[in-house]
Amino acid sequence: MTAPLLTVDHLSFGFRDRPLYEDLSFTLPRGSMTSLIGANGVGKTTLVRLLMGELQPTAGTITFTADMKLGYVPQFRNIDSEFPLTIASFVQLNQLGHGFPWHTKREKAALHQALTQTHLLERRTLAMGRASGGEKQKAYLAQALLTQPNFLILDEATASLDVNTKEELMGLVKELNETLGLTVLFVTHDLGLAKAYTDQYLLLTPGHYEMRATAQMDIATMPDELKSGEEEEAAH
Ligand SMILES: Nc1ncnc2c1ncn2[C@@H]1O[C@H](COP(=O)(O)OP(=O)(O)OP(=O)(O)O)[C@@H](O)[C@H]1O
Repeated sequence: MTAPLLTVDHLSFGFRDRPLYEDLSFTLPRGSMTSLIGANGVGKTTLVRLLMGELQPTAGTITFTADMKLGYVPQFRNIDSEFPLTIASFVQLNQLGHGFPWHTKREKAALHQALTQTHLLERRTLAMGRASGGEKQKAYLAQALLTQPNFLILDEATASLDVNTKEELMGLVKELNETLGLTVLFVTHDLGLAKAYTDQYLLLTPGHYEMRATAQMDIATMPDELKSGEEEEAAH
């Protein structure tokens, strides 16, 4: 059996006056899709920051396989309608790090691939400011895919999108998971999306955690704050 992409073993962490997790252990098998769910303030973002190496555990270990390559998709934030760059230029923004004001053949090929994977190829010349919310969020996803990661963290990436757009984005992520074997960690408040699109879930509640297959998720017994399934509502 291949090693899990991520192994978290007996992890403890807290801020000075606020313990967040004690003895947290779980794995993310390669090619799995996992939801990280929990009410506001329970420590989801902090766990992501620990996984990204921004914070150090007070006890326990976080171990990735040597080939792990991370892509990160943030929560959707609207972009001003005047924003002039095209979808293609926006996706490529982080690539101009080599000192030349032009893109290499390899970078162009990577862009083409990321736009194809996110179904944005035909929309690539559209100004980001004029793109729909779903297209903008797919452009963030394409940015994350540009370096060909094998692990994707979606950090409340569907919050503030409308219901159809959430479903479309998750359908696309599922497709990437199946075709590329991407391992996905989906941080969310939305139990419906977690159940529909991911294989397992890590539920954080104050002082406890639960890691289970989503097939075993019983929404009725979930903490009340999560039952409404509400993420921040679409505001555009
Ligand atoms: N740098 C920090 N110093 C002290 N306390 C912090 C710091 N960052 C977060 N916290 C606290 O730790 C707790 C967990 O925060 P975190 O942002 O991880 O929660 P969350 O589950 O991601 O919440 P949300 O769903 O609202 O994003 C909160 O009480 C928060 O106020």
